[in-house]
Amino acid sequence: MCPPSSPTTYPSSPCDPPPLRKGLVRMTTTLVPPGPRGHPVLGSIREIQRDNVSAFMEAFRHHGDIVNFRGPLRINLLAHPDYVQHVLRDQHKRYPRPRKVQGCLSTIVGDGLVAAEGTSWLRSRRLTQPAFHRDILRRFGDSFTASTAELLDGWERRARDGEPLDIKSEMMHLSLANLARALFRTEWTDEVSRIEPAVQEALGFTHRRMTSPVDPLKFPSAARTRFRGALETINSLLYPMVAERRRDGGGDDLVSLLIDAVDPESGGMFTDEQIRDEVSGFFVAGHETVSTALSWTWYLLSLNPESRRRLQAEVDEVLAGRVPTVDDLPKLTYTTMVLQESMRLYPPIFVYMRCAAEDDVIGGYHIPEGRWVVVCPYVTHRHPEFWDNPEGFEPERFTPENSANRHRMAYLPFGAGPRKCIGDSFAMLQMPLVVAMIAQRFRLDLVEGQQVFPEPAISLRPRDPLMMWLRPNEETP
Ligand code: HEM
Repeated sequence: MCPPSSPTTYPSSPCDPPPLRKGLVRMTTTLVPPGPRGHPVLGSIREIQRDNVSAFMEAFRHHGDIVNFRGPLRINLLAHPDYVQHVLRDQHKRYPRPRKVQGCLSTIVGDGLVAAEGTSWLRSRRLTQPAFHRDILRRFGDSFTASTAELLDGWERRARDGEPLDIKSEMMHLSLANLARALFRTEWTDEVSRIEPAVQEALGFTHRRMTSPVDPLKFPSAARTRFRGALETINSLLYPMVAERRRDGGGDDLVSLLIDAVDPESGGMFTDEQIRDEVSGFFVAGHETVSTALSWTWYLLSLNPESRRRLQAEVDEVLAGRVPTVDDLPKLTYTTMVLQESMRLYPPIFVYMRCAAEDDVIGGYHIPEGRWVVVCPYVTHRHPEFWDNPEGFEPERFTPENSANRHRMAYLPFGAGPRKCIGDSFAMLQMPLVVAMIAQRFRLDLVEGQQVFPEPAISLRPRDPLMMWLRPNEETP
């Protein structure tokens, strides 16, 4: 178990259970869900550590909607949307995050929204939620298009020189620039460029902590030293930025909104340390997710020329060559559907971990107290009962008519229930603007002969650099 770095104390139960409420379903069966036999001692741990998404997909194909994995890592995979709804929404209080996951995350983000549980999470969510309202986020549209325009100006020369680009890295820089501008509304280019590798380092180490049976933070190593250095870098950059915002006052950036936020229930406000925790959480949760979704979108469009042509036609018709604004978003419907379909096939956050706080029954099977349950949107997004041609790229699935009768939990790239992503509107405002602007000026073609593999790390990103040719778009005036 990873010890939480924050002074939070946990009750003795395996995953910090809420008090038992009367009338909840009691265990009525001892039936264990089906699942792979695995190694007699290690169970399926090696397969899961090697590539958890493939292990989950394979297990779903063989064993169905609920799967039991044996071994030191006892987990139950839930693939059916009804079961997903049970855990993430209907009975969410009985399924907090596992303490190990919570503890590992809190080493980076302290007691911020991303890691907090219970009353501390609720308070954070109440204080933070108003800043993420779509009407507030609209004000960042111009910043997003400005950073995208800067990026594309740099691409012109690369296109003229016939140089291919690593789109994964370009989308990383762009999503970071957009996030930083919304958070601080200022040009902290140098500071922000130092946060990026520090967050990557911290996330990489955290991923190893979460998947390793022995906590690497407990033993001296070069990786641990780098991790601690990364945390120091994050703190040394964020604290002065927050302090400066507090001193200046009156800003309309997200950090200023958090500084001014008042909890409607208690009248309390965030301290600088709490704002540091929230902001580092936004870097952890809102940077690589966006860049990963954008990277897969360019990859999928390059493989599907007809979809790319439709997207191009929409962009040309709606924008007629001008820079998009947030008012154009309702008309960029196909662009939005392309992004939705890309996140169906490659959901950036591909596992949501929870832990049964008490015995339960799901789908007629016994879920014992302390059992880790996993929702894997990569699997649920391919469930053949809910998706025709699940492996195909078909943005038209997301027209209002085609989505009308779909199970609400069959598609959940932003999660579901009270812990649903707070940044979903932020992402769905930023990404269509970026895609429309790039499509206006360039066509991106995958460099021939490249093998592209998803890598289930902190996000489900392309494993290697994603090299693409830039072709200037003749339609651009
Ligand atoms: C394509 C982009 C994004 C995707 C796919 C995504 C996905 C998710 C998912 C699935 C969760 C819930 C995980 C769980 O239930 O265990 C989540 C939570 C969260 N996300 Fe996002 N996210 C994205 C962008 C963002 C952005 C841009 C921000 C902030 C600027 C953000 C901030 C957060 C925070 C703070 C949480 C924790 C919420 C809570 O526990 O109350 N995300 N995200």
